[in-house]
Amino acid sequence: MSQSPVQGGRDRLRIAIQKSGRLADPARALLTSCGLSWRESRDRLFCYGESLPIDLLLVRDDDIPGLIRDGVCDLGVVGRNVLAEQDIALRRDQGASAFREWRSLGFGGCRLSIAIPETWEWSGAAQLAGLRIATSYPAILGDWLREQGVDAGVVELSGSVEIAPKLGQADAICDLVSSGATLAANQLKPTVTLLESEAVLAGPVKPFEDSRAALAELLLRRLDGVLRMRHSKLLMFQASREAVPGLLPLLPDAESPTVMQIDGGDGLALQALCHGAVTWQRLEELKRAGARGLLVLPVEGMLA
Ligand SMILES: Nc1ncnc2c1ncn2[C@@H]1O[C@H](COP(=O)(O)OP(=O)(O)OP(=O)(O)O)[C@@H](O)[C@H]1O
Ligand SMILES: O=P(O)(O)OC[C@H]1O[C@H](OP(=O)(O)OP(=O)(O)O)[C@H](O)[C@@H]1O
Ligand SMILES: [Mg+2]
Repeated sequence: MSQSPVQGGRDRLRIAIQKSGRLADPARALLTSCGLSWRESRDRLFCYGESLPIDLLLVRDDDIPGLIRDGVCDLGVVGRNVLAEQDIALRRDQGASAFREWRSLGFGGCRLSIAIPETWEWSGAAQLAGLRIATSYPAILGDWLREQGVDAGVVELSGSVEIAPKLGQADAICDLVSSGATLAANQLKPTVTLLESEAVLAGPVKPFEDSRAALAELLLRRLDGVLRMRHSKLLMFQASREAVPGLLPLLPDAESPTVMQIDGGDGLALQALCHGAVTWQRLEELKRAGARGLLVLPVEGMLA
């Protein structure tokens, strides 16, 4: 009997990503830049890997840690906030972790913070004693309150947490903050941060022992190349031999620049892979120091 693509097998790798929401597009774009492509199923919940045997499952982000724990998916792209919350809860219930962070991915940045009404003065964690705090992250908040030795009530809500103080459900909240606009719109202000979060690649605690190991290693190698090169630029320009000593100090973040003799000319061609921001100001400084014909090129990846 032939196996349905959705059932998969141990010779394919299955990655869970968010179906829609903040992490959906950047997760898919990142995997695409690792050379993955898919044939989408009609219901768009399962994407069959074409360029490599690496499939996608499109799900709610909260389901991703459980899918890894149950072995339904091998890897997942999820916020550290969701992974940490479910890990604490699982360790409490079962005494052991079933998933861990394999890589941080550099998007979906936000922080999990305590917020209080704008009119209050913040004097520290002890101020929360005896209050009710609304959150979708009861495990992280509970652990933090215990560490602080603060006895406060935790009101668990699955969303729209910022409105809870206005509705009289809670006195303070513990929720995700990025720009702070949602807090401000609800007359709240952030205080202490419990967790700095971003999207992560999550996987099982132990490495794979079957043919998925080689696939996962290939994916991680490509991912590391893409992540490392994400903000890097290849800078190319020409200069006279005398100008080079003045130019090199302007490239402190460059990996050993290549300096080449121009065929038939007396100038030099330089090529430098810069890991820091290549701003207009920096290009102008290089030009003043004698760089000519400056070219800035994006770098899509690098295999060390
Ligand atoms: N304001 C924000 N700025 C940046 N990243 C955020 C922000 N809010 C949330 N995130 C990150 O994006 C993740 C997904 O957020 P989103 O709002 O799409 O989740 P959701 O509503 O729970 O989606 P789903 O329907 O999949 O359950 C969060 O878990 C967090 O890691
Ligand atoms: O500090 P800010 O930039 O305002 O971002 C914070 C808000 O972003 C998230 O919600 P989102 O907008 O994703 O809506 P949701 O509550 O429906 O998930 C989070 O739950 C906060 O409410
Ligand atoms: Mg969710």
